[in-house]
Amino acid sequence: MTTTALTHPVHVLAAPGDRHDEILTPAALEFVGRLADAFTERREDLLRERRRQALRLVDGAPLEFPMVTSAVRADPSWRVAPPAPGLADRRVEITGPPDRRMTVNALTSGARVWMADFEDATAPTWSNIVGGQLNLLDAVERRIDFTAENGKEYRLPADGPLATIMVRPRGWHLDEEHLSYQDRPLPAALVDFGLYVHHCAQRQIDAGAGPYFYLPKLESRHEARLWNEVFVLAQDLLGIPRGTIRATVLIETITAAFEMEEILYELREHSAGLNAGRWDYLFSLIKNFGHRPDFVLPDRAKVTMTAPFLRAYTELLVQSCHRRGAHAIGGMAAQVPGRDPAAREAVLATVRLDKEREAEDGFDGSWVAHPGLVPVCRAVFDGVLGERPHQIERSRDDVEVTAADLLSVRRISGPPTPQGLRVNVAVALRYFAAWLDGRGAVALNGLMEDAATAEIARVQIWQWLRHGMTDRGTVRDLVDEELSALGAAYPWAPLDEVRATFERTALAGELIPFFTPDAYSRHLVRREGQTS
Ligand SMILES: CC(=O)SCCNC(=O)CCNC(=O)[C@H](O)C(C)(C)COP(=O)(O)OP(=O)(O)OC[C@H]1O[C@@H](n2cnc3c(N)ncnc32)[C@H](O)[C@@H]1OP(=O)(O)O
Ligand SMILES: O=CC(=O)O
Ligand SMILES: [Mg+2]
Repeated sequence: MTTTALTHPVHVLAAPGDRHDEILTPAALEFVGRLADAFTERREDLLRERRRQALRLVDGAPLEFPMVTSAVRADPSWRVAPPAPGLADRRVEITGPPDRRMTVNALTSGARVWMADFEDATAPTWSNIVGGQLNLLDAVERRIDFTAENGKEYRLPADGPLATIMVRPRGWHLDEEHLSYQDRPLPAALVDFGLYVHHCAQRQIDAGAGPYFYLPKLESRHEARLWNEVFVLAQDLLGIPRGTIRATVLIETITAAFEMEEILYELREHSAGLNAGRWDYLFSLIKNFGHRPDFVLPDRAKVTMTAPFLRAYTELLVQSCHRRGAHAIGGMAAQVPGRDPAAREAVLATVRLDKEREAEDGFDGSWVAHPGLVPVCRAVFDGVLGERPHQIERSRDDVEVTAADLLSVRRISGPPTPQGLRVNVAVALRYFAAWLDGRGAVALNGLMEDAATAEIARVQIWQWLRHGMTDRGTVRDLVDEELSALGAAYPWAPLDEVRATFERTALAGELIPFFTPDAYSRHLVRREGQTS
């Protein structure tokens, strides 16, 4: 155990790893300790408020656009800050975990932005977290390189444009158990944000763009306000001008969808718009309304972005952003290209349709999960934007979205099929196995699966059980079959831990809010060997 000798001592509860000392410097730990000192209590309060809000919904309270902030929505005079350097043109954004290979591939993919992800696409092992920070530092210094086992060399070109980096720290719900302050684990969000900004902010300012962030899984404007205060303190501590940090908030919870303009307002000098995080949004909807029979969703494959309640959400997002001078960024089509040429064409056609709808609806750019999808997304947005960097000027005054529209799920509901159930069981189990092995994003049957899509799989199973659309015996039989197939294909898979995670998160009577904190503290931290 090492301890900094500074005023906000943070303890590192892990053995030193290769080059970890470059990230876990006394000054960086002191910086993160200051953030923890200032904001841990507020974060706890907000997590308690999340639980209270969830209970209110279970008790049947209606979800409405808040009355108390109607003046913010009605006031036409305020706008967010104009786009920061490197963030005006965001027609294609690639996402992925900041591992070494993907960092180089993403930065050179031709996308305008790379969202370096510590949340949905990263299993938060200590080596992934510190390694990810190292990779970002090396990337910002343009010295990152990597040699693959097959001898392929990865490095950045000496000059020329690269994607602008936006870092997505973990959400407010997660702890980082390898760092403690005053005998408590640090909020993981502050660790990821703090380490990055401490090491890279000035370097990025010198290079002309950054530091920028994506903020995941916010549930209310109050959580956006907390982030804004984190930014203000961080900028003051670093001695950089207010408004240098920018952040795009993912609207990926049902409660945040009712506060889009308020979230832009809270962050306005630091805002870089909103993103439609469609997978977590679906997860959030099922999680919050899973107890209601009128919210039962059919097989995941049947819930597409053309469903009326999802269209209401994306249209409202574009309208809210453009009204306030902010970028609206589209979501992730889950298909990944694969190697078979015919399948590849089908994937490209599906992704093209998805991006066309977004570009025509007014989005200013969108996400892809794979470099092979950059050209199709770019072509679609080129077609709509031409030489313009964005289409923020396109106000969507024609859009009228009510609370009922956002919640009109029953219009696509229908019973799950046996195949849909099997797919969800297989995805959840296979994803848990990969995650416990340190991989937060995987391709399964041609689809990108990450923490958000795995959450959908397990809460759908929970929901279908709850409403008698399947039974425990059937699910347990499928689990046995899928686990034995998993064990045969991947002898390393920790089957007992995978089964336990599934049992606790999909089969328990009470639905736990996220699978990640539970699986992290019960399994992931132990597998890595935390020291004390
Ligand atoms: C719901 C949400 O939150 S979406 C956002 C979070 N999720 C993500 O970001 C997932 C991002 N995507 C990925 O992680 C990957 O595409 C996966 C895991 C799904 C598939 O990856 P792979 O199995 O490596 O795919 P594949 O073999 O086709 O990759 C081909 C090449 O593209 C690279 N590549 C694939 N995806 C990415 C990416 N997102 N960023 C950078 N490079 C990538 C691979 O590293 C590989 O490089 P190489 O040829 O130099 O070896
Ligand atoms: O983070 C994105 C999502 O769709 O979830
Ligand atoms: Mg998400």
